[in-house]
Amino acid sequence: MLTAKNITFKYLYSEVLTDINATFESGNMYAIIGKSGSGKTTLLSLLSGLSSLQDGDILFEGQSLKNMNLRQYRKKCGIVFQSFNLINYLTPIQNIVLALDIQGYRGNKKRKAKEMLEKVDITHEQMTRKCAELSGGQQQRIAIARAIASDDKIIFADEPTGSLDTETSQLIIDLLKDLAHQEQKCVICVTHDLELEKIADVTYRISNGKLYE
Ligand SMILES: Nc1ncnc2c1ncn2[C@@H]1O[C@H](COP(=O)(O)OP(=O)(O)OP(=O)(O)O)[C@@H](O)[C@H]1O
Repeated sequence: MLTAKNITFKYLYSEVLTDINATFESGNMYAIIGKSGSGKTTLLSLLSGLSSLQDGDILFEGQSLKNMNLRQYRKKCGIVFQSFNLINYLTPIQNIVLALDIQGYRGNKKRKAKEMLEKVDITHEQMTRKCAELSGGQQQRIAIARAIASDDKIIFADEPTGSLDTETSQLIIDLLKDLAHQEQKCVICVTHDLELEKIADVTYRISNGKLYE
């Protein structure tokens, strides 16, 4: 589904990724691991079309992202950001309805939002509070619910279990695994979580700018 070809990426003073090659298939869950600052988020930003490529290419279903409308591409991607990127003064339901609206979802958006929030164990009372009044872990689960609400082919998640306790982490890991194995999505997670790494079908490690499977 997604192929990274010879990707090299530099910030102003340093090269973070060097000649990276990787493939990502539907129906699989991927873990990208590596030390803090090794370039995991940078790679995820490139793969999800949030950062522009410098050297190398990324192919989505065989087509180069360089020749694609990145807005259209991003509509096919569900993204869970490290910092959640929720709109704090809106409720969880409103956040998801807004995302579905932008995606052009045609069904009952509110019902879909509630269904997704139930999947990540957000209570009905929490669904109607402002996101700013919810805990970090609850916000993380809402961000995951928002990413999986749209029928995206690829789910990118940056530390999806980063703010969660062991039990809730397991719930999210199982959810992401089911998206890959039962719904045939391509799930790509940046993680430090050993449990997630264990369950992933493929693990890529970034070290000194290089990617190893
Ligand atoms: N906008 C930027 N400008 C310059 N350097 C940056 C920028 N963003 C990230 N970097 C640097 O690039 C390197 C890789 O950052 P990146 O966020 O990809 O790492 P990471 O592996 O995701 O780290 P962490 O596990 O701590 O989140 C780091 O050394 C970081 O300081």
